[in-house]
Amino acid sequence: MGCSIWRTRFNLGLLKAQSRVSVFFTMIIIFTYFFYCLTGYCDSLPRPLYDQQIFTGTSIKHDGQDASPQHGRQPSASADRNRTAPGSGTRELPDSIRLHSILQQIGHVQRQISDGDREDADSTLSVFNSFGSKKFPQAIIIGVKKGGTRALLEFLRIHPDVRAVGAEPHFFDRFYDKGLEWYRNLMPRTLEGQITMEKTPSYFVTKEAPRRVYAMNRDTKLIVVVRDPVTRAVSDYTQTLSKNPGLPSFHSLAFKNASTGLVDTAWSAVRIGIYAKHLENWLRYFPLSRFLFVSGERLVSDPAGEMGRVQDFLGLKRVVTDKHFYFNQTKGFPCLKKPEGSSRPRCLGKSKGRPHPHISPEVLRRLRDFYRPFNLKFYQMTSQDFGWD
Ligand SMILES: Nc1ncnc2c1ncn2[C@@H]1O[C@H](COP(=O)(O)OS(=O)(=O)O)[C@@H](OP(=O)(O)O)[C@H]1O
Repeated sequence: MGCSIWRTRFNLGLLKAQSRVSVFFTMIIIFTYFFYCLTGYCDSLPRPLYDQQIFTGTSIKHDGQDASPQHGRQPSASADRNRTAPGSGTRELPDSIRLHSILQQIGHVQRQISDGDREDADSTLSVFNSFGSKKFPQAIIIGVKKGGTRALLEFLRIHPDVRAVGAEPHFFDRFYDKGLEWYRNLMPRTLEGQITMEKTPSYFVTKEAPRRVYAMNRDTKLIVVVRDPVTRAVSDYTQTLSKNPGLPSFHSLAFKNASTGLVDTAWSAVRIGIYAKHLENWLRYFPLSRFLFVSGERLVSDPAGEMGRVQDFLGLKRVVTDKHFYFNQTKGFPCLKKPEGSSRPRCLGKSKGRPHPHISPEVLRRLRDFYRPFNLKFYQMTSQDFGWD
């Protein structure tokens, strides 16, 4: 009897000692792990896109509003490593900064999700999503500036089989020297059967863009959203004016000489609207069947109809239909009932669909006369009448 009491006490004592030892060892393992993390040996998280951009000296903003790299700066060898192997170059960052940055990213994403800011959150979240792979875009919205390209991309993003990069990459015009892997790394991950897309409206008027896109993939589908070149020019001018209120008047920029009424084609707001000329450049590399021309006007008056054509062209099931849109009277534009990643209705931002300054009817008439032959040529080339005349 006495013996068994002593044996029980001895066993209990042994158990307590064992649990203390295991707690002690667990603590040692945890501290060792943290110590190794802080000294940089447990790099398993991929580097956020945000950091990659900082460390390659690139900042990308939406709608091409000055997506400027450090001009003239050659990409460094370490930047090259970042490009080709996401997550493999993380050791170049001091760990405290990386940890801080990851925590910032998580906080940022949480804020974006709670604000319903899907566009930014989407590109950041893709960093944490390790499913699928990053592919070159199979379809690109190449133009035109102020045509309605943002609206089209946002409407397409509702489709479950479309994954698009929110910011304008400007790869084929500004950042081509960064290399194709840099470009591919900007893309969101896609699963089998999903299409990768991007939009950069300046590609349409960039001389080198057709050759470069062709070199990436000759089967790339090209979407051009076109809008009456006169209203497009006014829209373009409105955007520049909003950034630079001291800008000269529209008519002084549009004409070389006010009395002769000679249109100044050197002004980009005018030049972009000569669609036939820019299209000729693209047709040297791509057959017409590779293009879809979307009417910027119909994208506003009948978004579902235009989206039907776009989905057919992309070989997608017609998922985006009229039940996704409602007309917002205050904004004066169609808006989305349920944008992807949000349960709230959403219109495009303030810089889309803003009021234009008054331009005299005489100035508009002269511009309309100027564009007429180019428009007719464009209708012939595309076999589509956009009804601008
Ligand atoms: N649904 C909807 N909501 C708001 N705006 C819409 C929409 N659909 C087309 N648009 C027209 O898009 C014009 C801006 O074109 P982009 O997005 O191509 O501009 S940009 O080149 O990316 O800056 C923008 O031009 P402005 O009206 O001059 O602001 C709009 O007319």
